[in-house]
Amino acid sequence: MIRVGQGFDVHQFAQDRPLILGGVNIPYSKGLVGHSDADVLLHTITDAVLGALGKGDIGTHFPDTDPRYEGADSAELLRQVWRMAVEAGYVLGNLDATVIAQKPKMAPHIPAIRERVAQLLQADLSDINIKATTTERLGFTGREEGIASMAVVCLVKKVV
Ligand SMILES: Nc1ccn([C@@H]2O[C@H](COP(=O)(O)O)[C@@H](O)[C@H]2O)c(=O)n1
Ligand SMILES: C[C@@]1(CO)OP(=O)(O)OP(=O)(O)OC[C@H]1O
Repeated sequence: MIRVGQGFDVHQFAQDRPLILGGVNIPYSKGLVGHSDADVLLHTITDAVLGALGKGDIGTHFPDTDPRYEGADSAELLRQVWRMAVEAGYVLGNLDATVIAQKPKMAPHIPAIRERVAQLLQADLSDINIKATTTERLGFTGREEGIASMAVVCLVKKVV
């Protein structure tokens, strides 16, 4: 059996915040604001997995009104959601995600992000694709006000 899910998220830039994308610290002059560590890429992947499972979204499971998730490591949130997928009998088919950012240049960081995401999803590197695009200076990402991200996940379960 195959199930697919998609995720989309946006976080705003602010000074004096670390930039964490896909569980990797990216050296940059500003970072993203959120209740958690604001890892917009891991949030989209988490939402995509939840979507494939038919289990709502990240805010339902980890509300931003709950102090337990203040400053949360988004990798830990994804790990918890991935455990739900494994317990339901799924493995990752493949993941395809896009980071939408005018800056920073993502290309040098993609290999480390792929490794980290593959580790979190207990998946082969070849099943993880991470892309980046600018919006040609258009819109809020083009004005460098924030970063958006989207992801599609395919989960596979052997039916016996
Ligand atoms: N933050 C980004 C954005 C883009 N890239 C890479 O550059 C390529 C061209 O981007 P366009 O938005 O001009 O199409 C894109 O395909 C990425 O490889 C990047 O590394 N970081
Ligand atoms: C991750 C959570 C919880 O700390 O907070 P944020 O970092 O604000 O992220 P968002 O994608 O807005 O919503 C999910 C949240 O409930």
